[in-house]
Amino acid sequence: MKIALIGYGKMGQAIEKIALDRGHEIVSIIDVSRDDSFDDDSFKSADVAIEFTRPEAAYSNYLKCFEANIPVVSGTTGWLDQLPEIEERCKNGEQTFFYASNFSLGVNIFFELNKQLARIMNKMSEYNVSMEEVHHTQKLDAPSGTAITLAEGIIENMDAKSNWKLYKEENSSDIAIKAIREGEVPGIHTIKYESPVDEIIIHHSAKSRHGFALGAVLAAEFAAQNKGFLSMNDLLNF
Ligand SMILES: NC(=O)c1ccc[n+]([C@@H]2O[C@H](COP(=O)([O-])OP(=O)(O)OC[C@H]3O[C@@H](n4cnc5c(N)ncnc54)[C@H](O)[C@@H]3O)[C@@H](O)[C@H]2O)c1
Ligand SMILES: O=C(O)C1=N[C@H](C(=O)O)CCC1
Repeated sequence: MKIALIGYGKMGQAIEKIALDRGHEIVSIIDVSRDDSFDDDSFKSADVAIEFTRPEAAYSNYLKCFEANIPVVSGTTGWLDQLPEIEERCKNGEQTFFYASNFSLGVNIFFELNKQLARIMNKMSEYNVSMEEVHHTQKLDAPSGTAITLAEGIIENMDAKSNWKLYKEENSSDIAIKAIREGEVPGIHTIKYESPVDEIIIHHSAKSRHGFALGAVLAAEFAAQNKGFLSMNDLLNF
């Protein structure tokens, strides 16, 4: 499969290694520091584009892929206000777009566990839920896209919760998300239910970026074969 990489930072480089190991060809690498462009025939020859850049760059990159009718795998977080417009462009299989806030298999298992735990905790009014995420200091967005997906999973399943907010003070009805930036941490997410007598904690910690990158390549293989607005649920059949 011919892959265009958009964004050649920490994730773009990790994805390149895995894609080559799986027998794919990288036909174009578009990054501010490189010469390849969306106008090149090499970009236009791609079967799929994988985009990991930064929040303010993502949406216009997706439109450029759509102009060339190239399916997109989107990993960038922090731009989701524009997701409905992208979804609209995918109606009737017109364009193909695969987004995940987190491509790792382990995190997607954790998403399901989080929803199941929220269903159980829905009737347990003595427990307060909160969340903490820890990432490396270069991360631009807070809370992480993964933390927002986790909060949405709780909100879908707990009647008492309808919003999340970045943690500032205790005693709010919103799900408080504490975002910590330190060192080179690839990504840690912790959900805590606390009552006056005990705590229930679920926790996912990435050991490296390998899981995110492998998931993105698997998503690219899927997006090259399937049309429309795709997600990890389509790929994993959860
Ligand atoms: N969905 C996931 O599983 C997942 C996993 C890890 C990171 N991410 C997200 O992916 C994004 C990138 O993460 P990273 O760690 O690789 O960041 P990074 O800073 O290491 O790399 C980003 C790269 O994008 C390039 N870039 C900036 N503007 C660009 C533009 N307009 N066009 C092309 N390239 C451009 C930068 O030069 C840089 O090389 C972030 O939003 C992060 O939150 C998502
Ligand atoms: O390193 C990052 O940046 C990450 N971003 C995603 C998020 O915002 O959830 C996934 C984890 C790593």
